[in-house]
Amino acid sequence: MEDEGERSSFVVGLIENRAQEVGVAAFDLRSASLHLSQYIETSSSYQNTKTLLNFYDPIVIIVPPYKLASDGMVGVSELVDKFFSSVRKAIMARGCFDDTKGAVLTKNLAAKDLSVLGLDTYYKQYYLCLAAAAATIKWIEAEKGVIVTNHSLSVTFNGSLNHVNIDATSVQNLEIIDTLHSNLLGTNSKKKSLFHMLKTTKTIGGTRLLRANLLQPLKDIETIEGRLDCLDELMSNEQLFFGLSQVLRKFPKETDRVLCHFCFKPRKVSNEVLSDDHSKKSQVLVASIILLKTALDALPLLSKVLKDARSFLLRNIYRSVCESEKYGSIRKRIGEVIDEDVLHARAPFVARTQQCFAIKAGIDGFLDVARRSFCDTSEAIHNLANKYREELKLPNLKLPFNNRQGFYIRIPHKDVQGKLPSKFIQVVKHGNNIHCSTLELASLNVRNKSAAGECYARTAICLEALMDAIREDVGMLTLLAEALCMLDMIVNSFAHMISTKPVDSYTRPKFTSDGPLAIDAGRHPILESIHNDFVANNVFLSEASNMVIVTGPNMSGKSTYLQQVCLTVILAQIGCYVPARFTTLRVVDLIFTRMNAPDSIESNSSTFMTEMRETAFIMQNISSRSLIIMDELGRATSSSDGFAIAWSCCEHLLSLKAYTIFATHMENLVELATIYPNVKILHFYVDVQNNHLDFKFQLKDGPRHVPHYGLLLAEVAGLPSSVITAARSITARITEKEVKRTQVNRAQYQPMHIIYGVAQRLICLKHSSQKEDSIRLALQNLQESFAEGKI
Ligand SMILES: Nc1ncnc2c1ncn2[C@@H]1O[C@H](COP(=O)(O)OP(=O)(O)OP(=O)(O)O)[C@@H](O)[C@H]1O
Repeated sequence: MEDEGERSSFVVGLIENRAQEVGVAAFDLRSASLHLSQYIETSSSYQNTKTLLNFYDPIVIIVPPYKLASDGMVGVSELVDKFFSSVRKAIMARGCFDDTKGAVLTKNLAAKDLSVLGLDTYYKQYYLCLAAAAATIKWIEAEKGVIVTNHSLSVTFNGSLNHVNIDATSVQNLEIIDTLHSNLLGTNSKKKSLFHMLKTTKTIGGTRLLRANLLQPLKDIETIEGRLDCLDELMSNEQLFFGLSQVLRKFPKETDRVLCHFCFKPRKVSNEVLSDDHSKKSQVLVASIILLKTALDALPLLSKVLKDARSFLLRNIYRSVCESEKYGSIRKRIGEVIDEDVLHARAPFVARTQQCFAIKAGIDGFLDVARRSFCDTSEAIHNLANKYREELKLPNLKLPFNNRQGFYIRIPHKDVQGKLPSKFIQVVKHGNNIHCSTLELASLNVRNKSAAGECYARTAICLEALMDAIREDVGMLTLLAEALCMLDMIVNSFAHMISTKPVDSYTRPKFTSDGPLAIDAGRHPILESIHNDFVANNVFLSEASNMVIVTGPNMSGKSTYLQQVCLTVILAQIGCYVPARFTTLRVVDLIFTRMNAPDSIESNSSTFMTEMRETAFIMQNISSRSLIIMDELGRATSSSDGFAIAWSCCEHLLSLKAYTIFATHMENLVELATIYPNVKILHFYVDVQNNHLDFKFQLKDGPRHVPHYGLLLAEVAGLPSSVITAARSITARITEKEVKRTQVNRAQYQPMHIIYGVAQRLICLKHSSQKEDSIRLALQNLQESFAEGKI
């Protein structure tokens, strides 16, 4: 279960135009960041928008009142009603979606210069997401009664496509965030999702950054290499790694949350006695200042650890955060108002006391009076507890505190044996204890709470000037929060995970701009820890061989292999080491999967239609740098139609530069390799002896026919022998006809394969860095091989 802090805090504004272009503005209330995206929705089912909404998991979705989509299309508003009915939908007038206002607002509110995003140059082009931003910010300011502080927001723009797109179905298929079986009742699988495997982050912001990275890995090689260099340094410098792990613990878990209290300035600030609601707000504010003070106090330690770091990422954090004098001056200002001994505390009453005594004594007379009253009532409550212990002979009576009830009494059940004195009220049984109160205690609780409320209110007034001064440097707080989240992810998640694995079992991937996707001895990052004897396998895809067809009986390891390749690419592109001996890859920009996820009743669609819809979505959105994973396409309809669809889909994919791995039970599909030289056939080796299948999980070259493995497995599953015998005779007759029907004239395609082979060798030579003489020799060899028909 997700803990409180991990719950989404996104408010998302959506708008589209008649050309089905969609603008999205996602405002994270917690980290005060604004994420803008604009794209053309290629599928009528709004797959991209669905994926984005799943990614943000918003608490509120803001849409205009009527749809503008062309007839027959599901407008974004309808999409929200249909698929996100549990999310609060806020309808705002069209006038609120004002792109000019949006452009000015984002420019003013952004902590960094927006020119790097290209947003100000192209703002006419990206008018939809800016319009959505205007509506979203307006809604937040009105709903929360705040004004967003200038230069406080971290703004990102996804229209520049800096991230890999993984559609919502693929996120599910690849078990990135949740396992496929996590929702099935009665399943007791040890398998974790990739997110859960890596979720050893210590801060809430770090966990959220990790989740965002897994859902949208990076495409920018420089940033990825930056993270990998940092990991290299951590893995080779134990002192730095442990030093950083230790120092990160000193920062409060919720450091990123502090930000939002400086980014949002309350609209109404009054010197009058504050209402209960205001008192709650000021309580949060005081807590934020204490959190910030604790974080700033930990900065010198971070500075000490990072001083000699060499990698660009760590040096950059050292230079921009640790060496900045701004944090020192913020800390000094805090020190002028806040008591030095005040610390961030988790225990509710300790936190309440720390907050009441946060401001230095003597600054505000009213505050000092309110504090005295708070101390008096707190003392009276403890004296009352002592009185009960002695008078009623209840030595084990305890006085716990929670924010809702205040103080209450806890007595072990065995101490009272059912004879609880009548003065105890609100009696509730809790395990072996009894929780209760008394009229005296309740009255003291009210007085204590009211004294604390007065303390908060006076404290908030004292803090106003300090808050405003800090707001001037709010961009620095954004920077600090970002740096801490990044360090948390890289140190506590990536480096920690790698350090728990056997030495050298995870290696640094290499990136090329146009090279192959090659994985040597790759393993499944999650299954390898469940199976001690997990078998490693290779992957090789290049422009010359951009499709791999994997065959093999059921249970031979096909689906695992497909998932393993994608998870390895994702790990590499978030800047983490990968479970393989060696990996080189060209950056992937889209990952698509078509796998057989457990049928969902909610989807209200047949297995075949789901399969076709998913395939159509892939075909419409594919790019030349996509990675496509297809598992058993065409199995859910008649065998002839299924085969025809699978064959033609493969032909379509072969005409593109994208890399595809296709797993199938249709043995005739291997004939594609006869016609297309860029298809490679592989199979999972299975030893068949005495009608028994021995799975080796080893991937081997070429096709391999395992006769009637379906029947063998059906027999193992317990189908009656008479049924199996009948099935055997039927399958023998069908196979004979099938072979004749799909046989391809191999001789016809032989010359094309030879020419293709020559062309590929020439391309390899062009890219090679060999000397002139060796190239000449290689050309001579090529000529000879060609003359002998060996290529
Ligand atoms: N490389 C491997 N090493 C060890 N065990 C493996 C390996 N690959 C798969 N397995 C085990 O084999 C089981 C079956 O694998 P998988 O589901 O990938 O087979 P499949 O060929 O896709 O089957 P089907 O065609 O019936 O869907 C997995 O649950 C896993 O436990």
